[in-house]
Amino acid sequence: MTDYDYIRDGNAIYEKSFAIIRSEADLSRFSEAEADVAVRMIHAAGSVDAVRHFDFSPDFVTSARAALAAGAPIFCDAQMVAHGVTHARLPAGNEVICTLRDPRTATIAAEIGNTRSAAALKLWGERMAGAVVAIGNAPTALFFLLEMLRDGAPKPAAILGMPVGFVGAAESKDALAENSYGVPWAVVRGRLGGSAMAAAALNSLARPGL
Ligand SMILES: C/C1=C2N=C(/C=C3N=C(/C(C)=C4\N[C@@](C)([C@@H]5N=C1[C@](C)(CCC(=O)O)[C@H]5CC(=O)O)[C@@](C)(CC(=O)O)[C@@H]4CCC(=O)O)[C@@](C)(CC(=O)O)[C@@H]\3CCC(=O)O)C(C)(C)[C@@H]/2CCC(=O)O
Repeated sequence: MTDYDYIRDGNAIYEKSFAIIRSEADLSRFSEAEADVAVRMIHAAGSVDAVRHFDFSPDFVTSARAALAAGAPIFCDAQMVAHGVTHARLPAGNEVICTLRDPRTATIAAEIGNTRSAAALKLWGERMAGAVVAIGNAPTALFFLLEMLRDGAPKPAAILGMPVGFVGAAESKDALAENSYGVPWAVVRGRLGGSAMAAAALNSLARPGL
């Protein structure tokens, strides 16, 4: 029987992976803290080229990390984002919330004439104040979040705008970067993004390094 030659130690795989990313990716326009988040997002994407699409507002990492350290909840648009969060990394046992499958969401979607992903945000209420919000899948959720903020909804501490796809993804992220209603933000510009990248960013914000 053939024994394949591959690394079997999880930490060694991560260390090698992160070293490859740091040697290949141009991280020069980022602060050290932003580069740490970017490395983990590149890791999730499997593409060093993805880094060209990352943008952070200057206060994003500081604000998100402070909120998480203070115990802020994390609101996610998709279960895939929520399930990608490594709970052991969370600094204060932070709650990770996704209301997409709440029984009320479909009714709200019909009432407001929007997707379930957008409607789910209506259930976040006052708890959105000071929270960390991660949109990793649905462009409609990010557009709707901006509409809620425009209409006076409580402001989160940070918004991860990373929906993926061909319809509305690039536009929703450009809209966030153009006017975030005063909330610190991170985006993956263009069509790239996705639940895995959003979860990876959350995991890095929760605890820097490996
Ligand atoms: C139009 C939608 C898009 N979905 C994309 C990519 C993926 N979605 C997956 C899954 C399993 C889910 N997507 C939903 C969020 C569902 N997707 C939509 C909607 C129809 C509308 C959202 C929008 O345009 O903003 C949305 C349904 C809704 O009413 O909100 C999901 C809820 C569908 C469902 O299961 O009912 C579900 C989310 C499950 C969860 O909670 O995690 C994929 C895995 C694709 C698949 O199933 O084949 C994939 C995951 C991508 C990722 O990394 O997250 C797009 C490409 C984002 C697309 C929107 C843009 C476009 O260009 O079409």
